[in-house]
Amino acid sequence: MTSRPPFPEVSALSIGGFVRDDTPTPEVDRREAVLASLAGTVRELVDAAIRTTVDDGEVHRIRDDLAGLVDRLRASQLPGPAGVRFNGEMRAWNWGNAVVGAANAIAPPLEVVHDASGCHADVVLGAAYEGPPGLVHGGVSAMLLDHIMGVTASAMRRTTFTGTLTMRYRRGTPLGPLRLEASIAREEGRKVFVVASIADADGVTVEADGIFIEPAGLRIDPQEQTSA
Ligand SMILES: CCCCCCCCCCCC(=O)SCCNC(=O)CCNC(=O)[C@H](O)C(C)(C)COP(=O)(O)OP(=O)(O)OC[C@H]1O[C@@H](n2cnc3c(N)ncnc32)[C@H](O)[C@@H]1OP(=O)(O)O
Repeated sequence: MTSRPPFPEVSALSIGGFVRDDTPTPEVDRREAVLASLAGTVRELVDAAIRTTVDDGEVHRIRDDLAGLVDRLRASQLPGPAGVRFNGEMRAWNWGNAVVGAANAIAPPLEVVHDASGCHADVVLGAAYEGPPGLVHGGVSAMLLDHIMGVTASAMRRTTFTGTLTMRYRRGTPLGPLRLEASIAREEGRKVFVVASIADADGVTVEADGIFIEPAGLRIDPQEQTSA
């Protein structure tokens, strides 16, 4: 088993936990595609494990096979979580992120699209996201909205963290195809006020509003941005 690290050494520069990593973009894209294909199959595995009706002996044999696969993946591991990295071209990657991480089978994953009014995402949630029977778990709805609202507040030009998030569950959100939308309502200094929703084919099921804050230590001076 080779122990060659997949990436060159990370350079020393790190801002607020965001790690500068000068891996060339084509190499990031290549590795991301490889990990995403693994995560896709693991996601299938999670759904299959929830819904399987095969007999107990077969479940035990599959468990043992999977334990062997876990050992193979453990042969070379990061010392901690995947974190958030970016290179000199501002290609960023957060492969372990709970909502969008390319390598994270727990992430649906959400594919966030920036549009004229903010962001939207179309997603299909299956059995792994169930809370009440046939419905999306309320915490999952909050997690997905939190993420798309944070991306909307960050607007590809700053980093914001969730300060306050308020949810209104108007009716149950059915598992299946859903649309998330988010937009900025207003801004006050480092505070960005964001509104968002989840809808199924019959309309909105969940509404949210939140205050996202650009931490003082991560703030990019607008003067510097315009003079650059
Ligand atoms: C690939 C790349 C992807 C990168 C992009 C990925 C986006 C992903 C988005 C995911 C979102 C998340 O899950 S983020 C993770 C969950 N959130 C967190 O862990 C945040 C934890 N909290 C913090 O770090 C901090 O408390 C902050 C940053 C929220 C605020 O700290 P601060 O910067 O020191 O704020 P401070 O100076 O005290 O206050 C500034 C102003 O904000 C107000 N303020 C302060 N805290 C709050 C608050 N919780 N709720 C409301 N308002 C608040 C103050 O009253 C003040 O208003 P005024 O006096 O000026 O009027």
